Amino acid sequence: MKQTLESVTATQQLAAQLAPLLQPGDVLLLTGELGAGKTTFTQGLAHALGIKRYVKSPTFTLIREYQEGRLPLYHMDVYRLENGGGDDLGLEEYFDGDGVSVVEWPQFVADLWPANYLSFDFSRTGDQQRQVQITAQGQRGTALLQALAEVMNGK
Ligand SMILES: Nc1ncnc2c1ncn2[C@@H]1O[C@H](COP(=O)(O)OP(=O)(O)OP(=O)(O)O)[C@@H](O)[C@H]1O
Repeated sequence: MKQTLESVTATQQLAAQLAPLLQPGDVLLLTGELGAGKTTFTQGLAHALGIKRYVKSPTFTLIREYQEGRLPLYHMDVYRLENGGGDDLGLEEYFDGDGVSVVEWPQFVADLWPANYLSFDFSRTGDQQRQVQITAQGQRGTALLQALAEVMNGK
């Protein structure tokens, strides 16, 4: 599914539409070049989950946990693992945990991807405009995408 995001607000609104559909153990993989909107999307998601703390990309810490919302949010940015090293992070425990995992630069830990996920691939199509291609993997991923599509289409 492809969606045009005309502004920062539109990107955050997409995340806000997804947030109520999320369950413990859901995994979101966010790809796209630097500045494509991955962190902006995650900030929208955190806000919609009821997280008030400021969410910034955990490039140096790799993982940040936010426990104060409707569900725990595990925000991972594995950009620094371009040359490997992801095996020791315990990502599987987060993916199977009680919260929602959001992974930026997941291509650097491709061998650790779970069986079910939603993938958001952002690209810059203008100063304020982004495009996102959303795909699903696994039974839960597919169901989640279906539910998101229904909300986006106003059903
Ligand atoms: N439609 C849009 N959606 C998202 N961000 C937008 C949009 N239009 C403009 N922007 C701007 O683009 C930038 C996106 O930065 P952001 O940190 O979210 O990207 P990123 O993909 O996480 O990059 P990085 O990999 O460097 O962390 C922000 O400065 C934001 O204000």
